[in-house]
Amino acid sequence: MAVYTPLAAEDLAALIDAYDVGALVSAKGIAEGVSNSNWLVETAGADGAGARFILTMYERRIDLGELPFFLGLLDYLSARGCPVPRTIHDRDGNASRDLAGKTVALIEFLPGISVDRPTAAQARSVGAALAGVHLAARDFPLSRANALGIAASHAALARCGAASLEGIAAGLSEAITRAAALRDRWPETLPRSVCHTDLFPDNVLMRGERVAGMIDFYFACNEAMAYDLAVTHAAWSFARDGSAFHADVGRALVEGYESVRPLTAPERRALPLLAEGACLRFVASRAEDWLEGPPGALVERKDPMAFMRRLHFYAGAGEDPFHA
Ligand SMILES: Nc1ncnc2c1ncn2[C@@H]1O[C@H](COP(=O)(O)OP(=O)(O)OP(=O)(O)O)[C@@H](O)[C@H]1O
Ligand SMILES: N[C@@H](CCO)C(=O)O
Repeated sequence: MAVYTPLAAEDLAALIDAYDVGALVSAKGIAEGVSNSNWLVETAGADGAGARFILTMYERRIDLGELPFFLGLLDYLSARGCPVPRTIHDRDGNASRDLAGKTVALIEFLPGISVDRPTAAQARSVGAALAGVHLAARDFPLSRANALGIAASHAALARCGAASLEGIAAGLSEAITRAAALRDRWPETLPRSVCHTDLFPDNVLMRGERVAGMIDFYFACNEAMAYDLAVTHAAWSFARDGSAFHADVGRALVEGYESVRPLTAPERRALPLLAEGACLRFVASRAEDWLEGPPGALVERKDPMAFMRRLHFYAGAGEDPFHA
């Protein structure tokens, strides 16, 4: 359960009073997510008609100095028509506040569900929404470097060490040499924007085939847009364990993306390599998390091999997995 810090009802009510959203009606801890504590908060609403919000308490992983980038990005994208929740500012205009010694933000609630088995039609919508974010974010005034690029992934895997990686699963240490080789061939001149870089199905709220919300922008950074598409392709187009590629879903995702922002020829050529790099980013972070051990017994460890299987698929794909 991702509520790491218990909150007294009185403290929560006092917090909500600092915003123009009406009085607190209820608050429930949200089980999903592992990085932060999240509550679904219901208030009377500024107009008395009722309103819902997500209250996020930043617990770990996030450098608080980067919050203006993350929260500002939500507001920037939402103001430009992207399905992204906006940050609710308090009466003094602050996007975040302190509560129980931690930093919290109140975020617009967007109704929708995260799908487990995406359809091609849903993937097409996600591709289009991702391209919309890339176009809308191009002039976002703040910037943030990608802390999990190919060089960082290689360094993280090397830190884990071949023996420990083999201890997780046979064949996993191959990721170190793969990452070194990719790092040396990595394209550096592809068109960039602010990218989500973690747009897995659990970070998209769907209403039927429509994208109602894109959430969890805490890995967002300035990156090659085609890399973000490659991450999303790897996240959406396979069985969860990476054992099967769903060609219709993968191609629909790219088709949806290109319906809003056509790829350049260099981007198209780079996609297989970018997808291999995307897989290694998740192999690396999952392997590190695995070896560090979960902070609590209830947090499920994610299998790095699920992304090694995807990596092998991209490296050996005979047919173009991105285009029909
Ligand atoms: N703006 C929102 N509108 C509706 N539901 C939301 C919103 N933001 C978060 N949620 C819900 O809260 C859950 C947890 O949020 P999130 O995935 O951001 O948690 P986290 O711990 O910050 O991230 P991580 O997935 O990296 O562990 C989501 O799965 C979703 O159900
Ligand atoms: N979405 C990532 C977790 C965030 O790094 C994964 O599935 O490994």
